[in-house]
Amino acid sequence: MEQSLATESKQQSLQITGPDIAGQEIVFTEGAVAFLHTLCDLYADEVEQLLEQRRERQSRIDAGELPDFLPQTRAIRDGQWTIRGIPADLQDRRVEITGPVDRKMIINALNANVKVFMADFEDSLAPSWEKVVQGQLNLRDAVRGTISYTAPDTGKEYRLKEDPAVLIARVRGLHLKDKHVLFNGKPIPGALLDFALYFYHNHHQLLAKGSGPYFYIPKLEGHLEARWWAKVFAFTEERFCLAPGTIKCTCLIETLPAVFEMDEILFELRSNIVALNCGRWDYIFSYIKTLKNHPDRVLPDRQQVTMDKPFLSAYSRLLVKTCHKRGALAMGGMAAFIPAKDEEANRQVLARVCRDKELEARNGHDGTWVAHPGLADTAMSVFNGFIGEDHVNQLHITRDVDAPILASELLKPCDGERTESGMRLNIRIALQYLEAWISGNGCVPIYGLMEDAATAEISRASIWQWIHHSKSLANGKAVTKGLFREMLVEELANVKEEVGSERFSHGRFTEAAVLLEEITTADELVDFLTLPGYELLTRSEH
Ligand SMILES: CC(=O)SCCNC(=O)CCNC(=O)[C@H](O)C(C)(C)COP(=O)(O)OP(=O)(O)OC[C@H]1O[C@@H](n2cnc3c(N)ncnc32)[C@H](O)[C@@H]1OP(=O)(O)O
Ligand SMILES: O=CC(=O)O
Ligand SMILES: [Mg+2]
Repeated sequence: MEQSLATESKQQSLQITGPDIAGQEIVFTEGAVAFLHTLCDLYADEVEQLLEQRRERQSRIDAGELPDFLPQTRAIRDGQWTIRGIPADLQDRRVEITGPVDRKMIINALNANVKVFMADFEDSLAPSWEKVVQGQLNLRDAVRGTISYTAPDTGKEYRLKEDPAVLIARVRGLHLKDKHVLFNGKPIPGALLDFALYFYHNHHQLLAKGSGPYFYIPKLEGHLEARWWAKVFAFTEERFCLAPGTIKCTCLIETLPAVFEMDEILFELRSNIVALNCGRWDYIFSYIKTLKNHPDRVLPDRQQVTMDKPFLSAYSRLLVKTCHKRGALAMGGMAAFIPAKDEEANRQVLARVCRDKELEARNGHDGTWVAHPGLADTAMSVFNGFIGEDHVNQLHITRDVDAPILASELLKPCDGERTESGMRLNIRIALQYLEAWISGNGCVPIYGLMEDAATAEISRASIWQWIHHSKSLANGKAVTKGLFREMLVEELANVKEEVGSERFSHGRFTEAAVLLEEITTADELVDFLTLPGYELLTRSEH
């Protein structure tokens, strides 16, 4: 239905065109719509320019240039300055749980043994209109402490505990538009929609209880994008008569270009930023995407690209050093493991999580992410051990005596094999993930791992790159479009076997296979799987 909450009033150019969702009038109040309208009016066009700058940089890298630290911002890197500060409830972030903005998930996450819950409109959410609107309603109730849920199958009741985790909302990346809200006839940036609604409805209550409007910003590619966010924040603070620096953000450093601009990103956002985070899965995907035309930097099987590989170790250590020099926290990332049902298998999962978290804590990270409450205690005990009794974070680990980390280390090719089993696994993961995503589920367990948009990107982009550079597998087979198509047919049959004919016939596996075939054999690497995926996700909405 074409909804005119905005158009009936003075906001002629903002139209809400999504299907009716129960409770959406609570989210799209006149005030919220007016604020969103103003943000779009002031800032939406600039997003197009920023995306164009990404394309221009990518063309230069495709032509042979390599990413590097920027000569024109050397003074910022060399200068002595720090961020404005970190509020009390964000000082201790040793374990953060993440999850999509589903109602039960939010309650479980806020009740988990963690310091922070990152409520996700991004990698783990397939942004159907229903999920986006319902997600805002859920967070609104969570902030007010009134959120509850009754499981329809078991009747189990869910409510918030006394002292829940601190809430941070992750908005969508700048590349994602939301077609359900049009500004001057064009879909608006999903990032502005998520930011405007969460801020508008919750800042007052959050501040009243000693917290604040806190955001995670994903997939930045450089400091000019950070500058754009700084303008959005400054405008918002002024409009709502809040002191500068009231809004706090954590930026994910999860693209290869951004790792060369960490000081600059902190500097642009110095009033509002409190931390950077190693979004390792998108970072690996971005390494593939950014260097897609460089035959000497093709990655091996996904399972071999672990945080101890030199290029990833350099990324983590440089992030810690950069953040701590500026007084910002340095968050680690996600080990994609999830608990196993079998006791022995679960012991191994916890041991692997423990090793991964030890590596991060040893590098000096101030905290880390877990995907599941069953991993929280393990991560907590690792970070407790490193942080100790006298501190709440590791800001005192300066890494001052480290040798400088050079561009060549951040770009270092990664050793390892490309195998047939690795390629087939990539296909099965991508198929199942795409099927889930276009059906409205952005985060799923597959073969004992959490898969979301970032991890699935690695699977599908790897195959594209292997084809693009005519790489051979360890068994000597050349990776061609023909080989991929043969494997796709076989692996689709294997997936059918695994999930059962009933689930297969009721699912959207054939559409997922068609999409995977298209994006893997295209001459140009599709920027994000969620872009063509969004068309399929939203096709059946009306
Ligand atoms: C690359 C990145 O961007 S990482 C960040 C984005 N990714 C994420 O946030 C991943 C979040 N994790 C998840 O979505 C889930 O853990 C999944 C999909 C991987 C697995 O979920 P499930 O199959 O439901 O797990 P499982 O059945 O073991 O869940 C057991 C309980 O834990 C809860 N649970 C699982 N994960 C979470 C979570 N992240 N937050 C809160 N509760 C959770 C479930 O709701 C369930 O609750 P219940 O016992 O009350 O019913
Ligand atoms: O968002 C996190 C990532 O690893 O990607
Ligand atoms: Mg990510």
